Amino acid sequence: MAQTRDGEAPGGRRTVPPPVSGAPEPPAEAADVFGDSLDLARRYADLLATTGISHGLVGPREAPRLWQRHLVNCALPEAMLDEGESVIDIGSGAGLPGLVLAIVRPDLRVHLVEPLLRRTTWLQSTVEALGLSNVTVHRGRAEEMSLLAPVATARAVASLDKLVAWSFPLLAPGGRLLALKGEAAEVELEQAHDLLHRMGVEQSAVHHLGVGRVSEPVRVVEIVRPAQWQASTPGTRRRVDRPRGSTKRGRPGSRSSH
Ligand SMILES: C[S@@+](CC[C@H](N)C(=O)[O-])C[C@H]1O[C@@H](n2cnc3c(N)ncnc32)[C@H](O)[C@@H]1O
Repeated sequence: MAQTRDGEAPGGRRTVPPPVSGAPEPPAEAADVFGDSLDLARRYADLLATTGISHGLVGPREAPRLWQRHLVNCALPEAMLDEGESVIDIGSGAGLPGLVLAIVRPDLRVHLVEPLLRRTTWLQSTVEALGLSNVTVHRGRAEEMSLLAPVATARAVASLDKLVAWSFPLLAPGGRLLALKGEAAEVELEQAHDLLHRMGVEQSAVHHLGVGRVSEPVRVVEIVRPAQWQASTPGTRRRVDRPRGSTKRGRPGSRSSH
């Protein structure tokens, strides 16, 4: 039905645009994964389902599966992060996985890297709305960033070879790229074998997280930046955290761990 600019339909009857509804109720697995952070995760899910959709950061078809496919899935890699670690999330989009990791692990310091202004504006307002003091939003491409941290994450951003090229300059020696991938994770890692070999990479693995615990487990490709690796055009990097120190968690040596 046609309506006037202020929403009044011909004939004087006022039409109200349909409300943008919030996120669905979190499934039981979300309570298990988020624990004490569940309320904050719910507020983030509501923002994704409302302004995230209306601002075009999230497709409307994602709303019913926000929890399983996005929030729970992106929270699982927290098990691979040390206490107080800094994380650079490359290509955050609507904050996935970086914002989720910051929610589930308040001890982390998370840097969201995203080139698109519309997205960084939404991310900044979301960080403020959620009162997250452990998140910094950076606008720009990963290749242009002057940051240094022990961990970089990425989901649905680029192929492994690009992610390696973008993340290694941001990683301290021994730092880790954690790329959240789909079912082709093992194949992608295999395809990147020659490049990784040329770059001197000795440690890489695919981790299957959440198997038997959640409905949509995640595969994380872990690639360790070799100590010897040299950027071809070294720049001045701003360290955002200590490199991984002597209190390392054990790192699986196998190519695939569950
Ligand atoms: C398909 S979206 C994925 C967003 C989010 N990681 C997710 O899983 O929903 C890819 C994001 O990567 C960003 N991006 C593309 N190239 C990039 C680069 N060189 N450095 C950092 N971010 C980049 C895009 O702007 C976009 O927000």
